[in-house]
Amino acid sequence: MFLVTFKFLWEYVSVSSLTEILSLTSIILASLLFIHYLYLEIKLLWNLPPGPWGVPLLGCLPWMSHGSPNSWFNSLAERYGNIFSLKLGTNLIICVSSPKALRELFNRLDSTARPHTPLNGLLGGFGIVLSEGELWKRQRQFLTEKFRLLGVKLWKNQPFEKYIITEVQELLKKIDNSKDIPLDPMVVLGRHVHNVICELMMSFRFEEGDPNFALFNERISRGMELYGSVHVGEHLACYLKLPGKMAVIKEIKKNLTDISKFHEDHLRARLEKQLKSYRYFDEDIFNFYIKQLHDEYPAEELPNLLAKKTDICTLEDNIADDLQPEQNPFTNDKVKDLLHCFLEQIQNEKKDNDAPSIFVNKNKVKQVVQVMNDLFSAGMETSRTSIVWILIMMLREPKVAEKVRSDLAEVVGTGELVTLEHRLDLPYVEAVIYETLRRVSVVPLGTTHVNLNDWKIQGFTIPSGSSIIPLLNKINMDPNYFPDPEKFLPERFLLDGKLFVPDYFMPFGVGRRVCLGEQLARMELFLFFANLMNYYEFALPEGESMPSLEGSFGTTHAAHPYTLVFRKLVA
Ligand code: HEM
Repeated sequence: MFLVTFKFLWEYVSVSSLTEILSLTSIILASLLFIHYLYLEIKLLWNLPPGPWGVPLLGCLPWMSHGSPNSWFNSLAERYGNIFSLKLGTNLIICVSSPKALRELFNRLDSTARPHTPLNGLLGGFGIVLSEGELWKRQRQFLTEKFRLLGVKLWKNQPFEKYIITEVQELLKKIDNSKDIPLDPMVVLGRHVHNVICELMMSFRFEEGDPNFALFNERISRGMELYGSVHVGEHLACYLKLPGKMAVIKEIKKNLTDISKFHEDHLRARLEKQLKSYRYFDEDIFNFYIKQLHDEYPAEELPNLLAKKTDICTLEDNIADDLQPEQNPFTNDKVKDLLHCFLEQIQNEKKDNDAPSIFVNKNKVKQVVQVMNDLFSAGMETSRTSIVWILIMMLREPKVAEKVRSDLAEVVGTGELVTLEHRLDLPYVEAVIYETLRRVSVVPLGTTHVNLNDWKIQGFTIPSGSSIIPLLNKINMDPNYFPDPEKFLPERFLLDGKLFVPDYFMPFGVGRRVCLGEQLARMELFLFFANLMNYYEFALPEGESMPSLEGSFGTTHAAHPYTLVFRKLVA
C-alpha cells in the first residue's frame, strides 16, 4: 500500500506539489498529536480529584504560604473536599483527609515509594525513612524484628524499659537540683529523650555537660532550619541553582556529613572494639570502610583491597583458632543494641551466601549509618515535642491535671516511680497523651508517599508517581470525627473505662509505612509524662503568659519556648 502510494506520488505529482503535500501531512499529523495530547490532558484532569488551577511550570507554588503549607492545605480541603489535587512545580500533589481513603491507599504495597526530590536525593536512597523498594522492605522487616528482640514493647518487664526509666530518673534528679529556677522543658528533656535512642542504637548515653551533645544537637536544629529555607526546591529543581540557595545546599551536605560522622565514629569504635578480639586486626580494611563512607578512598586502591579482603565479615576467617566462642563478638548471642544486630547480620550473610541480603547490594556502612541518622531525626524531635505539648495541656487544663494526679496517687502512690506495669491501670493518663497528640498534631502532614501504579479512588484517578500527602491535622480537627475539636477532652479515647483508639485517629500514620517507633514513642511519652506528674506540681513563672497552641510548623508542630517552675509533691 505504502509502495503503491509512493510510486503514484513519484510518477504523477510534481516536486513542488510533493513538498506541499508533505508539509500539509506534517501539519495534520502535528494537529492530530496535539489533539490527542489535549484529550489525554483533559481526560486526566477530568478524572483527577478537584483542586486549584496553577500556572505553567510553577503550578500553585506562587500561592503557597511561606511557612508550612499545613493551614493552606487545610483551607483547600475545606473548599475541594477530602481528596484534592494540585500542582506544585511539576509535581502532582494529592492531599487526602479521609481516614478511610488513607487506610485503603497506604495499606497497598505500591504506596510505599517516596518522592524523588532534590533534597531527598541528598541521602542517596539509604536508611529507612526515604529508602524504597526491596531495600526498604528488608530493612523494615529487620528493624521491626530487632526492636522486638531488644524489648521495645509496651508491656511490663520488657528489657528496654529500664533504659527509659534510667533517663526518667536522671531527669527527676536534674529537676530536683534546679531549686525553683525556671526550666525550659524542651531543653531539659533533650539529652534524656536523645539518650533513649542512643541506648537503643549503640548502648551509649551522653553525660550531663558533654560538649559533643551540644554540637550534635546544634547540627540537627541547624539542619531543620536549612531544609525549611529551601523547601520550595523540592518542587522546583532550578530554584536550588540560585546562587544563595546553592550555598544552603552546600551547608546541608556538610551538616549531613557531620551528623553521619558522629554515628560513624561510634561504628568505628564498636568495630575496633570487636575486631581487636581477632588475632589479625586489619587496619587497612577497617579504614577502607570508614573512608568509603565519604567516597574518599581512591578508586585505584580498590582492586588491591579487594584482592586482600574488602568486607569486615571476611575477617571472621582471621579468628584465632584458640578464641573461645564467648569471646567471638559475632557469635555471642547476647543481643545488646541495633549496632550489634547489624554487625551480626553482616557476619551471618557472609556465612550464608545464598540468603538474600538485607542490604540489597548497597554499601553496608552507609546504610547502617543512615539508619542511625534516620532514627534520630524521626524519633527524637517528635517524642520530645510531644512531651512538651502534654505539659502545656496540663497548664491549660488544671482539672485534667488534677484527675491525672489522683489516678496516679491511687494506682502508684504520689512520689513513687511509675513503670509500664501500671500502664493498663492508668487509661486516663494514656487518653491525655492521645488527646494531646490529636489536639496539636505533632506531625501535621505525616510523611509523603508516592504511588507506583495508577489508582482509582472515590471515582478519581491518581496517576502513578503522584505525591500523596496525608492531612493528619485536618482529620484531627474534623468535627465529624472529633465533635468540638477545639476542646481538650481525653474522654474521647475512653470506652467502658478502658483506652479506646478509633481507627480514624492516626498520629503515627497508617499502612505499610506506619511509624516504626510507635511502641517506643508510647513507652517514652507514658513514662516521662506520668513520672513528671507523679513527682511534681509545675507552673509558669510569675507574669509569664500561657503558651499558645499555635506553635511553629515544620516537619513537626513545635511549641514556642516557655519555662516551668517545678515543686516536689512529696518532700
Ligand atoms: C510521638 C512521637 C512520634 C510520632 C507522632 C511519630 C509519627 C510518625 C509519622 C506520622 C510517620 C509517617 C508514617 C508514614 O510514612 O505514613 C512516622 C514515620 C517513622 N517514624 Fe515516627 N513518630 C514518633 C516517634 C518515633 C520514634 C521514637 C521513632 C524511632 C526511634 C520513630 C521512627 C520512625 C520511622 C523510622 C519512620 C519511617 C518509617 C518508614 O518509612 O517505613 N518515630 N512517624
